[in-house]
Amino acid sequence: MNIHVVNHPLVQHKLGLLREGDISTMKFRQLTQELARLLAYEATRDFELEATTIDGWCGKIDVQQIKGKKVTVVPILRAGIGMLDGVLDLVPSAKISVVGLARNEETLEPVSYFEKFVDSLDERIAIIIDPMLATGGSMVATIELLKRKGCKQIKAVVMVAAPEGVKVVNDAHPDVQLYAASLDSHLNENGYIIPGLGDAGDKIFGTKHI
Ligand SMILES: O=P(O)(O)OC[C@H]1O[C@H](OP(=O)(O)OP(=O)(O)O)[C@H](O)[C@@H]1O
Ligand SMILES: O=c1cc[nH]c(=O)[nH]1
Ligand SMILES: [Mg+2]
Repeated sequence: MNIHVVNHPLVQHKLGLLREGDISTMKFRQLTQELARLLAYEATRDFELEATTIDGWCGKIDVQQIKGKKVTVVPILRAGIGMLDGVLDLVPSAKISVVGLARNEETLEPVSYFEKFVDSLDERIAIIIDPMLATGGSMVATIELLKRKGCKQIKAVVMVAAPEGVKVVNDAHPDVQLYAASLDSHLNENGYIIPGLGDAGDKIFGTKHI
């Protein structure tokens, strides 16, 4: 299975705290941002650098800078918004593209309700963020939207992934690199990740899951 599971002790510790059944909205939100920051650090590790010359305090000096156009971060609404500030802490100049998808609770198919992309996607690396990769439907739909707009370099950062969803994404888009804090056991009959986190969107936004 093509997924990079980040086994850093801080990631695994924070993920354990996030799995507490009676966690508060505040704590879930805070840990989501902290995890997003650490996962983004890993996901950007292979970014290409290029040399440039700047005016330093003692004259001209050679420094390194990230090559190419600015990254676009792509939160999948709603829950992806919970990870956004954490990622922007590391790539503060990133442009933001937004995709609104809600899973139909019966069919588990993603239903699209919003999209707004930045320009020049063919020249940018896209980092899709969403706490949960369950059946993979939402992730595949987002990747397809980005590819249709010309995007060629796509990474996806999730907190928890199910093997079923990873397979769906890998099979459809083997070029997309996946990063997660955990590859969990399986999906239950309602399409929820086990052990997972429950409904991440509801936990981040403080809405009740009915
Ligand atoms: O892999 P999938 O089976 O597509 O499921 C994962 C999707 O489900 C959740 O969002 P949801 O649709 O519940 O919307 P929300 O973010 O508004 O809560 C989650 O944040 C993902 O976007
Ligand atoms: O386990 C899951 C699956 C989909 N969406 C969630 O928020 N959690
Ligand atoms: Mg969603």
